Amino acid sequence: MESASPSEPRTLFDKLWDSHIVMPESPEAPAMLYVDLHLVHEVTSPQAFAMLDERGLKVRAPQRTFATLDHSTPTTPRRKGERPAYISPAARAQVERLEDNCARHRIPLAGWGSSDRGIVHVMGPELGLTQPGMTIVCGDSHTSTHGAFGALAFGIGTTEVAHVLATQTVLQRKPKTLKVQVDGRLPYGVGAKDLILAIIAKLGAGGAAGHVIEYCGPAIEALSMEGRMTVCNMSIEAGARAGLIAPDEVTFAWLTGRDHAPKGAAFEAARLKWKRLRTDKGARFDREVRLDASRLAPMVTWGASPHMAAPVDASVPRPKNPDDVKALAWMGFAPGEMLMGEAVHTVFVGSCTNARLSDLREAAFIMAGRHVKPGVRMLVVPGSERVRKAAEAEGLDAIFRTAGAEWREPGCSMCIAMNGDSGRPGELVVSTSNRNFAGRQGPGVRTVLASPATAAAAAVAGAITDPRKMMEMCGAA
Ligand SMILES: CC(C)[C@H](C(=O)O)[C@@H](O)C(=O)O
Ligand code: SF4
Repeated sequence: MESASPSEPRTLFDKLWDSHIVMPESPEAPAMLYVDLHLVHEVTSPQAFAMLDERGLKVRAPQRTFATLDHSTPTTPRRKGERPAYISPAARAQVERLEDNCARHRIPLAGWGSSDRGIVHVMGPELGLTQPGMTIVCGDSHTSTHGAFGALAFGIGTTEVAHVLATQTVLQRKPKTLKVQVDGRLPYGVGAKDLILAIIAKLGAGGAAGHVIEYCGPAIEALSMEGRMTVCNMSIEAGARAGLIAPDEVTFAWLTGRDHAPKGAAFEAARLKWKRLRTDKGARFDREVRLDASRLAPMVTWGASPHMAAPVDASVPRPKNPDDVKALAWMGFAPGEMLMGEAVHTVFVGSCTNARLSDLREAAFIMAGRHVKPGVRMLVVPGSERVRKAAEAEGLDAIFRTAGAEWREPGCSMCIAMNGDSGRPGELVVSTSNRNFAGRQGPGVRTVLASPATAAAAAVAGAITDPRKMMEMCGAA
């Protein structure tokens, strides 16, 4: 497909796409795009490095590659010098392979002991590696997170990881564009996680397949960078290739002073360039969807896919198709019964969707002066070492511990339960992560996705509950 000529109005996506084409798309072959930043973690990289080694190839641009350890790393607190207690020899091997591959290929690694280590999609933005206008790839579906900065960021498979390592380019068919316009303002007690769950519920699980979403409108502009990342993070759960938000003053302020962001005059020059990264007036999207933020409530999921979501004060909906029927049977929920009041066994606050400082503050706001209901387990897992330090500096860890929650070391943890952190069979887990697939958080574990506030409220009540009630009791306006 031909790109619009530079004089025609273009979408933000078009601008990012056009400026990275090494070889245009043809009927025979996808386009070849230059990759500005390649993020790497231990799960999807070992085979890719092995492919390189088999052919005797070098990493093309180690300085544009950055690795971290997150999925298979234990989160149990350790004493200084104590070795990490991996869940399995396979988990240990993944980590050690990445350590070895990074050393051999001179790739920077935020490894054990590094104050930069964190979940790949928390760490990248936090270090200023993620910048507007970039193309960013990672062997991980939630790479869409980085689109919050106006970067074209998407997940790739292991073979593509090898291709990027060897060539610093990626082959892609041009996706279509979908504009999600969010008008109005989010009401008090309703946040970015509720907004994206509502958007996904509207679009459906595959509703954005083959598209790059651009989120626009006053409700999006009013979000913090953390909120924007939460929204873009879950674009993939509607099937989208990527999510985008045009960079603005909120973005530039967030980037100022970050380790890898440009500094001084270079920052000002970059900012002038970044300001042009907006969809032009009159540019056409392939599709458009609108939502009114002011009508939204805190959201929870009732099924086994993120699009199976409803307002927390709603009842379980009637199934519309066989997937819904199956999901309700899995969850043990009956149509018409209230979601509020469902007994909760474990609460997980963490993941690349909701484990940034603002998320932990949101949960701590509810927990302060309250207690986790006896019999309920609550795990709070910061998204990165930096988040952990910042949270501890302002006493959030103490709030969680005093309330009876476990305060852990950073990592993906119970989001995917690859490191040993998991629920027990049959449990209902309220989780701030992004996927409620059957058994993802452990065999037989049922997951309800929610915001940090809703998760914290569930820990206190021992049941699904409306967090707004606990916010009022705090005397918050
Ligand atoms: C392990 C990894 C490949 C996977 C992904 O691609 O997203 C994981 O991060 C997830 O969230 O399911
Ligand atoms: S926190 Fe969860 S969603 Fe994010 S990268 Fe890790 S496993 Fe994937």
